Amino acid sequence: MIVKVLNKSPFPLPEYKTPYSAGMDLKAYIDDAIVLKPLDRVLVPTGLFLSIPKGYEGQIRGRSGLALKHGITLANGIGTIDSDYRGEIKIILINLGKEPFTINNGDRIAQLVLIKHEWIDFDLVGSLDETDRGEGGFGHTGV
Ligand SMILES: O=c1ccn([C@H]2C[C@H](O)[C@@H](COP(=O)(O)OP(=O)(O)OP(=O)(O)O)O2)c(=O)[nH]1
Ligand SMILES: [Mg+2]
Repeated sequence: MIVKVLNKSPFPLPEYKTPYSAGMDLKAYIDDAIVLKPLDRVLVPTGLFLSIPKGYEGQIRGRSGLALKHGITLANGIGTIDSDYRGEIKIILINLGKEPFTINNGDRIAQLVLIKHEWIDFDLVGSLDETDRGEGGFGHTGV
């Protein structure tokens, strides 16, 4: 699938690092290094602007190495890039670690995955079909 991209950063376009990688790493495009203190969050620009085909969304996901080693993750869980969004892709990082973490220009701070999605119409009803599970959830089958 082809995705149109504007690249206002000096970095090459993101790429898949292995033949079957689902995500492309995204780099911070910042003038000055950012020191992110524990529990602080920051909006980090990438210099990238996308035009995602209709029926797809971009997902911004964290990088497991940063999360495991430094507690650096996304404050919004998974970022949603709507296909009609034409602004800059930005990444909302939060430091859940115990030490300040420095983000330098060009650091790979998150990854982008393209996902197909549906649009739904609601059918407003008075009751739902029955299932064995019913309303059971949140651990009702045990731990
Ligand atoms: O991690 C993110 C999440 C969102 N966005 C951009 C693309 C997305 O299409 C737009 C809006 O995101 P979202 O719908 O998650 O935010 P909102 O708070 O609902 O803002 P809006 O009212 O603009 O939809 O912001 C990013 O660049 N990075
Ligand atoms: Mg929104």
